[in-house]
Amino acid sequence: MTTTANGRDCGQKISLKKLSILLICGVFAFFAFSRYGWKVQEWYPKYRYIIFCGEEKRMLYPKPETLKPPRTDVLTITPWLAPIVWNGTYNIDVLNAQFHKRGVRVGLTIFAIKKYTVFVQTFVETAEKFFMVGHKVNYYVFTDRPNDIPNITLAEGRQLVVLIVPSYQRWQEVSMRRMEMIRDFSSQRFINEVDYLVCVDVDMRFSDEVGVEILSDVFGTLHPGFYGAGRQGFTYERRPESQAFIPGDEGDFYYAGGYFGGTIEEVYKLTNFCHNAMMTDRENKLEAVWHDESYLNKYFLYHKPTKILSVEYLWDNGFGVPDILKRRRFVAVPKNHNAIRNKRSIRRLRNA
Ligand SMILES: CC(=O)N[C@H]1[C@@H](OP(=O)(O)OP(=O)(O)OC[C@H]2O[C@@H](n3ccc(=O)[nH]c3=O)[C@H](O)[C@@H]2O)O[C@H](CO)[C@H](O)[C@@H]1O
Ligand SMILES: [Mn+2]
Repeated sequence: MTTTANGRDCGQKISLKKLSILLICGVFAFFAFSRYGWKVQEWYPKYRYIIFCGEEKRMLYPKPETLKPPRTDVLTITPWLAPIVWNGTYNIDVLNAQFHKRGVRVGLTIFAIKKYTVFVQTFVETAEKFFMVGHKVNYYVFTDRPNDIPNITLAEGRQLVVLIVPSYQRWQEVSMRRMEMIRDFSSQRFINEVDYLVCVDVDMRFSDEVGVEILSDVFGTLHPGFYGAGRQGFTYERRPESQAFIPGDEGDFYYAGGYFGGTIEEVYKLTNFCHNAMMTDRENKLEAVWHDESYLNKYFLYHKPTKILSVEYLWDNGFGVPDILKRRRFVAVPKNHNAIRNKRSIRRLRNA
């Protein structure tokens, strides 16, 4: 402490001044954070616990209006009361708060067998921008070519796990065997590492946000080619001998094979059913018309999904952009089917 010639205590005076500035700043910060804290949390999710000291504070958002449904142009709930997720039907801040509190961990499975490894880079890079940002994510990349999986820098709390698996000759079999492999890894590994699984095609890119609004016990996705079709238009398996058979007067929606998920337990049940049904058909020399997709549709008919993702979550620009489609979150990467799926046809293309 310093003392001047006239005996005044300068040190104390300065620290008092500092103290009052600090106090004013503190009061200001307190009001700012209690007013805008949730926004700050959204901008900088990793500082959330510092801002709130681990506790949740007030959250302000528009009141849901009983007499003003946010969407009237599309079905937003099924007859068994499962939500159908469309833009405008949910508040992501409210959902994020719930899922952050649970510290939810999400596994995203993709298969990159043979030439499909070319899709991994774009898939993961766009997922880093749009998929479950701010949450814990494990990418599970099933491949027969581990050396072809690129090294991609991931955000904090996210990791990429390469799982080496066998490849099959026919592309249909590669697609179908995903059920068996997801089933086996669910009970052996995923159950210990993540809370939910999201199982998608790899020949895709994220182009808008996909967050925790998709998560539920077991969810499926409307196929972009059939969301407006009638039962007769659905390409379900129609041969009664097949395990995937769906009669003409049954069926709710046509679900896409390339996007389903849920808790590990539910994904285990789904993939186990589909794989067993495929194996039974194989014994009878049958394979359903749209492979894994047909068995998935059969499963969802008798085990209704607890949530359904709208076509925003699985789109193909080949279908244009209808009015109901406010966001295209996950879109197909155009591919030359013959060239990428089949060795022989590549040779044929080259020779042509
Ligand atoms: C978006 C969507 O709903 N896609 C479904 C659709 O066909 P797609 O035409 O989208 O099938 P596809 O060629 O993308 O194959 C399905 C997936 O299997 C994997 N793969 C396939 C072949 C290969 O050589 N290597 C490889 O890794 C890859 O992850 C690919 O994304 O119908 C298929 C069954 O007919 C599956 O149900 C797909 O999920
Ligand atoms: Mn695909």
